[in-house]
Amino acid sequence: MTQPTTKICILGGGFGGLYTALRLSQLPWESTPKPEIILVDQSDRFVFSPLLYELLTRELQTWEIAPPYSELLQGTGIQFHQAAVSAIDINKKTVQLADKSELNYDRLVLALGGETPLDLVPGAASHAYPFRTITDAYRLEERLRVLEAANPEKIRVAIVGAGYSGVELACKLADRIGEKGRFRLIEIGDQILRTSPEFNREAAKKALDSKGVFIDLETKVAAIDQDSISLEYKNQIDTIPVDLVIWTVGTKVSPVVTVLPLKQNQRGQITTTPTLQAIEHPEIFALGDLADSIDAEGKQVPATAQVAFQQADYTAWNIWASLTHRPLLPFRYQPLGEMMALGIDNATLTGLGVQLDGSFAYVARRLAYLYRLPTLNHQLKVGFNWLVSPIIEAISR
Ligand SMILES: Cc1cc2nc3c(=O)[nH]c(=O)nc-3n(C[C@H](O)[C@H](O)[C@H](O)COP(=O)(O)OP(=O)(O)OC[C@H]3O[C@@H](n4cnc5c(N)ncnc54)[C@H](O)[C@@H]3O)c2cc1C
Ligand SMILES: NC(=O)c1ccc[n+]([C@@H]2O[C@H](COP(=O)([O-])OP(=O)(O)OC[C@H]3O[C@@H](n4cnc5c(N)ncnc54)[C@H](OP(=O)(O)O)[C@@H]3O)[C@@H](O)[C@H]2O)c1
Ligand SMILES: C/C(=C\Cc1cc(O)c2ccccc2c1O)CCC[C@H](C)CCC[C@H](C)CCCC(C)C
Repeated sequence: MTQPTTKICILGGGFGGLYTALRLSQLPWESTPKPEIILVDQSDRFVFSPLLYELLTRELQTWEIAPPYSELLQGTGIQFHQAAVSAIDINKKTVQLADKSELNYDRLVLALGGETPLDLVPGAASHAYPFRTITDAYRLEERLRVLEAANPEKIRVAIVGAGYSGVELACKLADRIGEKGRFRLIEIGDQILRTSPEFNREAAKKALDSKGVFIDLETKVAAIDQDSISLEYKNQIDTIPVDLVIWTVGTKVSPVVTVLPLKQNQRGQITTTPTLQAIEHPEIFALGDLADSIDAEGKQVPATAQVAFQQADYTAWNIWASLTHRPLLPFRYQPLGEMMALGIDNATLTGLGVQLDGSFAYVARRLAYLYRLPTLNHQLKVGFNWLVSPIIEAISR
């Protein structure tokens, strides 16, 4: 009698899920029948979020930073199912999708990432713009076009959160809008980029200052309205007029994950073993923003693309090992450093003993991300375009 094919179901096609699927498809399956690999995502395209800002400045195009799964998975044998995950039954080992279909699995990978919480202050859900997905970027682009077309004396932009996203957005938008913009970066803490290396923080401060971005430290957003934002500073509330509020604060786990009967932390992230398995459910792997993971040394790892990207290799390997009766490997995180865009010709980079800013960092960041794009085919297409398009633009000018 023939054995039924083993099914690996990967939920979420971001840094954790897509890169796990691609690595899994490349592993040697000679001694065991190749399993069915099914990747599920609500969107038709992967988003390389570190380069999402470049859509707003038109430095990059959608096809470059958000290639469709159909293109990325061609020839890999991975099946793609576009649908939102609506429920998971870990006892029956089934996944319900919003299109009413159901998948069963032998191994499950939870990689649904996080969502931007817009329920932290009154008015944010109705009036603030999040910045995480392609849809968010398009909505923001549309709002910017309306504001630019209205041609007011000044376009007043408030960006909530002076973490990485807030600072990068402020720099890119200041370069896009230029003299016409008035920017406020609102931060609850007493400094910007609290977790950054000193070099990157100082480079960011210099860039923000040169672009005239006003920074409100120790300031809490009390409420957001259609055309104003109320800020609390030293127990005093000040309401100021604004044309656009962008919300970059926080990451929450989707309810489809928080309702699961799996060990979770207070924020609803799934607690994993160092081998990236859910506690008491070795058939379930969790990685990326929805996982509360420790590495081989027992150290907590941050919720970043860099981590999810590295976890994907281990998840793929450990699934393969669990199906081929080999020992599983604990996740060994290698923090390589961090990079930040600081405008359309500026960036900062600290990593592997190197500190760079200005246009060198800009080029290094671009090259480092080119190398991290999924699939060699996509890297080649994008790399070729980056070489050729400046030449075409110069000729057509
Ligand atoms: C603007 C921005 C810039 C960033 N820049 C950097 C950076 O430079 N460096 C860095 O290290 N980190 C960066 N990050 C953080 C990084 O994006 C995340 O840590 C990383 O994407 C997490 O990977 P993940 O696989 O957990 O989730 P994601 O990459 O977010 O993937 C989750 C996937 O799940 C899908 N999904 C979600 N819910 C459902 C559902 N119910 N059904 C079906 N599919 C679903 C989504 O469509 C998505 O494709 C940035 C984040 C943002 C927002
Ligand atoms: N270039 C990069 O490497 C890059 C780019 C983007 C994102 N990321 C990663 O993605 C994750 C999310 O980063 P993020 O920058 O999008 O978001 P974030 O880390 O949540 O940063 C938000 C910032 O807002 C502050 N804040 C919190 N509550 C606030 C409030 N009510 N009002 C005003 N400010 C408030 C936070 O201060 P506290 O820190 O004091 O809470 C923090 O400085 C992080 O893990 C980050 O490393 C990395
Ligand atoms: C800091 C570096 C990598 C960490 C890293 C950061 C991210 O934001 C990621 C996001 C998504 C996936 C992965 C990552 C991630 O791994 C890069 C370090 C680079 C080195 C310092 C060396 C840079 C060398 C340049 C490519 C050379 C360019 C020279 C140019 C002519 C100036």
